[in-house]
Amino acid sequence: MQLSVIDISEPEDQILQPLLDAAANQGFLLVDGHNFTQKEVDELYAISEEFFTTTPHEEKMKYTIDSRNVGYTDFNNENLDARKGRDYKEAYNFCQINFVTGALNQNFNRSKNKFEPASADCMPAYFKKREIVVQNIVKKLHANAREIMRLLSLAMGVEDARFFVDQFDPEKPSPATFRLLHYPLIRNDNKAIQGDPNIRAGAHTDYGALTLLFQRQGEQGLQLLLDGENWMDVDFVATTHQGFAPPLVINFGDLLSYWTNGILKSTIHRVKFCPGETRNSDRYSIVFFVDPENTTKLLPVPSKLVREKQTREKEPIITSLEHLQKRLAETYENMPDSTA
Ligand SMILES: O=C(O)CCC(=O)C(=O)O
Ligand SMILES: [Fe+2]
Repeated sequence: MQLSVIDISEPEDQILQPLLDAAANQGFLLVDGHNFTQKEVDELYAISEEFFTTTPHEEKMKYTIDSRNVGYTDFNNENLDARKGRDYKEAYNFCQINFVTGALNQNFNRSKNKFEPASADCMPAYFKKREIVVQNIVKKLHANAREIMRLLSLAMGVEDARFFVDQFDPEKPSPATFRLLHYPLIRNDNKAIQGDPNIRAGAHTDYGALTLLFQRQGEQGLQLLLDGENWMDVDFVATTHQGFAPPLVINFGDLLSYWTNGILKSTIHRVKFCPGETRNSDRYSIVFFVDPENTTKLLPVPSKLVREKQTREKEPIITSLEHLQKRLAETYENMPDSTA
């Protein structure tokens, strides 16, 4: 299926309604008119590929994912769909990010809700050497996400024009995570894989507010479950802006759906590909999960549209961070607690 393409460089009055329609009906859309060049996205994919394929396993394991959501996830450690078994993929997360300075993998002082300087050894040496590239990408991703949230607030008629812009403050601690993923090509007879070997990321909804995913031709595999029954392939779509990267795939997570009383849809999706049939090489994907700052109280968004959908009355009011941690705890095994 082809998702709706919203060009955010076009005049607002032309894009707000199509944006809201896609967000409310599909929960997935493509955003063109962003400011990522093809060159910088190519460089990023090259970095990801080189990291996963040349870093010794032992070195990766020194940076195993911790309770800050920073670090390396080994094959079979993540379990997005409990009914299916472990997902055969590896990943590296950058988290605890200041989106103004670009500082990555900082230490997080939970009791003060404050970032403290990252340790010298906060990421594999491979990334340390390429830190500026990653910093520039995450700063831009956050700025694009914030712009999409601003447009969504206009589209939903949010009464306070700064509502989302303020909650997605680029300098305040948030669970926002930049993730590189590697799904190696495997054969059906590989014993390391549990469950259906072609399903590489089990059926799930995302946890946070908004997810931005780079598209690259030939990296198909993302599928959506819109009607609860039939899986639809997300087709690649090229940009209309010469020299720029393809449109970003955007989808909405559980937190934003909860926050908007379900107006914005958090759609079930998965990654499936069949070696020899749909592809003949490893698959790489690059994802940015964005959330409002940690202390944001998830009271319903102030909009008539959202109020009319009011479904929850007595539920406890939880924060952005509490919402994410609840979902992460359900997904990971073997996550050591390494923060103070
Ligand atoms: O790899 C992809 O295309 C999507 C991955 C995904 O859905 C996720 O990590 O939440
Ligand atoms: Fe996802």
